[in-house]
Amino acid sequence: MSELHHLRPVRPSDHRTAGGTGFLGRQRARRAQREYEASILTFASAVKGEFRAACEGLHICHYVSVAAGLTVRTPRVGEVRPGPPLSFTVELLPGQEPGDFTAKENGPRLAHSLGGHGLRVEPIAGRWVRLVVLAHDPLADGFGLPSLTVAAGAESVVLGRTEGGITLGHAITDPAHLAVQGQNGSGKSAFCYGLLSQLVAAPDVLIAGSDITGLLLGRAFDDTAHRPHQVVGTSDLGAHAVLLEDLVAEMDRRLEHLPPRQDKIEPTTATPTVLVVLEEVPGLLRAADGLPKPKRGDGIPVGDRIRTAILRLLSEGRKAAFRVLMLAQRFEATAVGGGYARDQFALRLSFRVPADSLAMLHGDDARRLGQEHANADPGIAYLSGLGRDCERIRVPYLGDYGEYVDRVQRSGRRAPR
Ligand SMILES: Nc1ncnc2c1ncn2[C@@H]1O[C@H](COP(=O)(O)OP(=O)(O)OP(=O)(O)O)[C@@H](O)[C@H]1O
Repeated sequence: MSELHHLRPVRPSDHRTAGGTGFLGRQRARRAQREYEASILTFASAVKGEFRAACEGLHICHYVSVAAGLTVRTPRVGEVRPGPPLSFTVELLPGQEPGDFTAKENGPRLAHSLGGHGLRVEPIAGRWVRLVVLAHDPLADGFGLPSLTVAAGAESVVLGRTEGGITLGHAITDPAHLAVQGQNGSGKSAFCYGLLSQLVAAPDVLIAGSDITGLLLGRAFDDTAHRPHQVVGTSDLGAHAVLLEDLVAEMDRRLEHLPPRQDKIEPTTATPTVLVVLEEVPGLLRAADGLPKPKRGDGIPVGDRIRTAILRLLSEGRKAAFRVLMLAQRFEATAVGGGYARDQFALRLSFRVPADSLAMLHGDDARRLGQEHANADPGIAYLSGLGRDCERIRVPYLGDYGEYVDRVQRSGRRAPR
């Protein structure tokens, strides 16, 4: 790695000895130019060597049996641009895809071999791609969320930005429930502030839900059309159960009255997409389970009522235009209403969590990403869903809590009088 760093060519104009006028000056400039061109060739050949060795190590190669034994074929490197950032074109081997260079841990490993932090793959044409070796973590810099609102649930809200610089969007009408986990201070609330602030004005979206912290929902939504459908705090846990049961009743009513020849509700202002936000579900369930149990025949315990309602919203809500956004520090099955409930989330986001929590929500393949992610900065998350492999993103940051309240108050849809 350091080898490549030392070989990186220096342009003559950057070179102090290249200046000067007159005959000797011109001679010096010519020699500097020749040395520069030679150093590019040396550097390019070193890059090719390192890349070939790294591809062999990572098995991004073909093993070909020839008379003399086994030989290794690695993707051919074309033009090398010293950069920064260092980039080079590569011809894919038969059967290879551009994504093979970044699949599993290949991206960072290839980049580390070439003295960088990350790798971006840009398809060029035919079998050729350009590999860009990023010198620093592309997600290290945060990005702000402008004061944006969508005019309808079918419009995409900004979820985050990938290492390749792609901004990912998601329409709340897409049939996916969202799971968000992360330790204290990892940025999950800030992410939800950004998400909800983008949805508050849409006439065909209703933000309902339960929040024992009273920060995400509740006061911030005072005087908006959403507030009557939200329950906050821990003083009346029964009210959380009642709200969720009311939402289930509305879901059942919608499913019962589905128009003929239609298998799902098309959201309108009269039947909006209901985003059921469930903040800190494990805490809600723990508190509800701590209540005195009703006597036999005297009703169902509050915790069980909440679990049943959540499970029904998760399993049957999609067709009735209900979407669940559930937040928890970790998505342990027992803490979020069971493994079946957890399986219902098509879109999953993990802010900083221990490796086992990452694997719990994103599957065992994500375990190898766990060690590094266990120390992730606030706002950096792994995302699975949207038809993409589990990938690292940075979510936008709207600012402090006061800014969230201001945006909801400014743009939040008002109830018709
Ligand atoms: N996307 C981001 N970009 C930059 N900084 C962020 C981002 N998200 C959060 N932060 C910083 O991290 C701090 C903690 O974030 P946040 O309150 O959202 O964490 P949390 O996971 O919800 O924690 P808790 O469970 O304690 O509520 C924020 O006050 C902010 O300073």
